[in-house]
Amino acid sequence: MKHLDLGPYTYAGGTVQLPGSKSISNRALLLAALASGKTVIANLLEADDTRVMLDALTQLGVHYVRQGQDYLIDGIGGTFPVRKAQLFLGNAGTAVRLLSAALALQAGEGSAYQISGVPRMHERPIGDLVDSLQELGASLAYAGRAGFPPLVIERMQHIAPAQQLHVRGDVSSQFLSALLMALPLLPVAARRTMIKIDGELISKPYIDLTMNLMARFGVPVEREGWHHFTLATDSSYQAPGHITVEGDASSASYFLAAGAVGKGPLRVLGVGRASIQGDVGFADVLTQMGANVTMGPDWIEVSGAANSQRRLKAIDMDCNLIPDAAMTLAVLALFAEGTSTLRNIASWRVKETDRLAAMAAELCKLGAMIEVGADFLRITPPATLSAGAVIDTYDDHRMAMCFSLVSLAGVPIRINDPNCVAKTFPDYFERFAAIVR
Ligand SMILES: O=C(O)C1=C[C@@H](OP(=O)(O)O)[C@@H](O)[C@H](O)C1
Ligand SMILES: C=C(OP(=O)(O)O)C(=O)O
Repeated sequence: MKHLDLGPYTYAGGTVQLPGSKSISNRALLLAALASGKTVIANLLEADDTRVMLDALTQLGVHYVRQGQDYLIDGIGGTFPVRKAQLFLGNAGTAVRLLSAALALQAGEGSAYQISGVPRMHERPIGDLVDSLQELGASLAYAGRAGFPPLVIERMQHIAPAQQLHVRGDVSSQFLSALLMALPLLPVAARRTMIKIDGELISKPYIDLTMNLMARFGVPVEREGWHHFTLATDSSYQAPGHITVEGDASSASYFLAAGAVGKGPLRVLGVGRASIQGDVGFADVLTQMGANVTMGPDWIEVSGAANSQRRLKAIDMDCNLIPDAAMTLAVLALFAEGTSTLRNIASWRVKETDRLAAMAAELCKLGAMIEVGADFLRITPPATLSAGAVIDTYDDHRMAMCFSLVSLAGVPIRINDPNCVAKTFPDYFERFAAIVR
């Protein structure tokens, strides 16, 4: 499909069962593959990002079977059976970062793995992770530009003498997640258990997510503030038996936002107060903006602000803890009274596209006044949104999903290349169509 025309709509409401969390799905898949024993994973996300992870694990010799809606993964207990593989990982940051570290810290000889992705993946940094792994003695080489995929990785033959292990945390938290998840693969005698973070750690809730999943697979990690992390000395991954993946909290943000601007009530099922994902924090921001939000352990319900025009309040906030859901806030700012500022989002520059530039360009098409800086975005909505804007999506699923919300301002909008939502939410637009009118 070349483009999709949406709206004009004035109402959104109903109930949405969320697809599984991308971040939990890819962590659970990798840990289940590395563990001793079998793991049943329920509600695994079925989308491009998880498909590339599953395909890569299959290429590496991991077996799984479908049991109805569940996946039964047969863990390999530490070392992948296949020694040579070319792994294409699309634009899945989690798959590229987590698998690179897991492959680099396997012991043995005669192996060669290549990791590559779509052209944009080859512009997304990985140098800080490679530096840390190389300091440990791992063998990784850049097949293209230094600091970026594609990578050529061999298994480790010598572990470098003990020294403080450290990693930078200010470009992507996925580097620390990858290192933490791979370290238990080192032989116990040479195990490094302490990691120090250089610089400010961004996207912190994703580290809590990593620690939560590792603990469930038998490897607890402790942290002192956000600068020192310590792994249990001699633990190894053990299959927990059964894991149910929560609904995706970032995917929830589009529907919750729709409830806030489209009257509601709109209820999402699959995430709530008990969620381990940072992006549930988006619901609190909706409250600050004047929407009515209620929450149960695994559901969230939103309806519009009580004032007659359902106008939201503008916000000025540090969005570092919710980098993905913050994109939804950028579009919601069009529905607010006054100027909103989203701060501390420099990581947007190195994601599926340069999201600061893309967001600024597309919001301008709607008549908004935009100021964009190295790490912030300031949005002043126009009195009336331009009707019939044609939105480019830059092969970024979140650009497509966020801008669908504009149709709820009572103006029609065209979304170019809507199929990019396949990265994390293949049937997003069918689900969106079912809640709006
Ligand atoms: O670890 C994860 O699952 C993720 C971490 C975040 O990335 P950064 O740490 O690069 O901000 C987030 O944006 C991404 O969608 C998923
Ligand atoms: C940044 C994202 O993805 P990833 O880094 O996992 O490719 C995202 O889903 O918004």
